Amino acid sequence: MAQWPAPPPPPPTASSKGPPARKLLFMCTLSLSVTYLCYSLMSCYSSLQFPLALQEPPGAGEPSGGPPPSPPLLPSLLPPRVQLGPSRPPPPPPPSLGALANASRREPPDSPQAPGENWGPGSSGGGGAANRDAWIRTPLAPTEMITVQSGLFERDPHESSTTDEELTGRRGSNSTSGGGEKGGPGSGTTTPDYGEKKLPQALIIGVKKGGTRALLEAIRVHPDVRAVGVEPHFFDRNYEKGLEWYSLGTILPDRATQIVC
Ligand SMILES: Nc1ncnc2c1ncn2[C@@H]1O[C@H](COP(=O)(O)OS(=O)(=O)O)[C@@H](OP(=O)(O)O)[C@H]1O
Repeated sequence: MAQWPAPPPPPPTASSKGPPARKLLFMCTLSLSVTYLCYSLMSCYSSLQFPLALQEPPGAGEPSGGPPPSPPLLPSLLPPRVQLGPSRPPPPPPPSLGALANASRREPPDSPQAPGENWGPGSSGGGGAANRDAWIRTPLAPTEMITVQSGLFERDPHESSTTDEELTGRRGSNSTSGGGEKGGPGSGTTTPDYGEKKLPQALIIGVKKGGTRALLEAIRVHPDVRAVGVEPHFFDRNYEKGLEWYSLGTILPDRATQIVC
């Protein structure tokens, strides 16, 4: 009796059993993907939870006897944390306009000052920042006029009383000598403590970079001269504001008649 030969085994399909190399490659790829996913999740978790963990007391929120907290995973690779809330220190104040101006310009020379002379740029009783601010120079017109006033002028109440007393004494001496600034009728408003507000008596006129500042500083050395520290630019920019503004020194009330324009 003839027997049929046994049928050949069916060819292996790719879905049921693949080559060992492909299977190994698939497993490696899958394990790497899972590892990368775990690292990513742990990194995100550490970066989000670590700031909160700093605010909690040690051991708070964890059951006693639990596993110790694990250190942050790869701290050097974590993105920098952004600290939020009021505990963040305030940013440093922006540099003042005077500081910026002085950074781009050379410092003005320290003009010699008479005792009690607090009107010039190097004055204000040791206020270095105020002195530097007084030297702020704005872009000038082709022509520049500097006004220097002699005599007694309006003073800022913030300034020292010692200098005010000296000014008062100086005003008295000027009045005694006949050259006082207070006796001029209609020359300006008089304040009991700070002298008069009046228009300048002298102008320094010169082109830009013509040395007008140096001349002003040289004249300022005289004890009876009061000169402005910041140029108000009255004739070229603020003329429409009128003489009242010019004489009262809208820009610098403490230098009411120290006019540089
Ligand atoms: N005596 C004397 N001799 C020669 N040069 C002098 C003198 N006095 C002031 N200077 C120079 O003048 C320049 C400043 O001029 P100003 O004060 O008019 O400057 S500004 O226009 O008011 O900004 C400034 O020049 P720069 O330094 O090139 O800006 C001063 O160095």
